[in-house]
Amino acid sequence: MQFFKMHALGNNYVFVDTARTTLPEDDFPSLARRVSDVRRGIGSDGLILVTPSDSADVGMRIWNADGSEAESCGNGLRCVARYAYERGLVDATHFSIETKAGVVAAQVHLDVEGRVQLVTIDMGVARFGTEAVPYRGPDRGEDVHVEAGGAQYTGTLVSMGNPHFVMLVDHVDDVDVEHVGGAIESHPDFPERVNVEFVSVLTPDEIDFRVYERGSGVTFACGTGACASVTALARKGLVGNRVTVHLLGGDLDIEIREDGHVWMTGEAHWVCEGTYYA
Ligand SMILES: N[C@H](CCC[C@H](N)C(=O)O)C(=O)O
Repeated sequence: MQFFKMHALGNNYVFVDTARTTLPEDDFPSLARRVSDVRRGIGSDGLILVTPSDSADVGMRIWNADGSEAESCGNGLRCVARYAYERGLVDATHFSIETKAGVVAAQVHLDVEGRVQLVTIDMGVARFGTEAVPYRGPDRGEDVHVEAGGAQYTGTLVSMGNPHFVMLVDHVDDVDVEHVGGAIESHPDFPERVNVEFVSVLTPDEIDFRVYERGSGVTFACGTGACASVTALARKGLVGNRVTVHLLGGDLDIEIREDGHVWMTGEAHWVCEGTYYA
């Protein structure tokens, strides 16, 4: 199987263009686990298939490293947008990508050589609370409490198509993201599990961000998580509508437009291309 690897702020995936190679199996959760394995496979935060689409210019599906399929992936979308433009799947700088969470608009920004420098994705509208994120705890509304590891945590439930639990902390480097994030990600109150974000407000247009991703663990960046975090904080009046998010792997520019749509701008990088011997 022919694959290519890309990363966006260190959030890295194995990509397969299903129109340009044969897949060793159609059990995609199994394939995602195998290619993500850093010792027996290629090593990544998950698997992304680039597919034909009836409703957009390009289709994208994403599986986490544990084989669970996610509804969307912001960093993956920027990588797919760069791939689609530079490898001729689209012939314009503005195009659409279909995800399980719906169709999104993509725009690539070129350098003088015509290579993609930055990618902007309209990630759609955030939805909040126990109506938007699968939750079976006792709370109602947007902020819920979770007991994990003997401590209680309060966070905001946000959906960007996929579920997020966003917690405000004083300093992200003081958080045990691995253990606290891991305990909340698989907490029984979240029947479909949840992506867990820890954020601290530096200024009204700048936040620090760490993430424990559903199905992949601690990653360097999470685009949907950055969007979820900015919208949760903006709703509380803690940040404005245009925020720089400092993730472990680098910065994302998040903007909440008048119509509520969340626009994400950031890099996407090629790593390698190759043949996977299943
Ligand atoms: N890294 C991705 C998020 C993957 C989401 C996945 N972990 C899930 O929702 O299960 C991003 O940049 O948005």
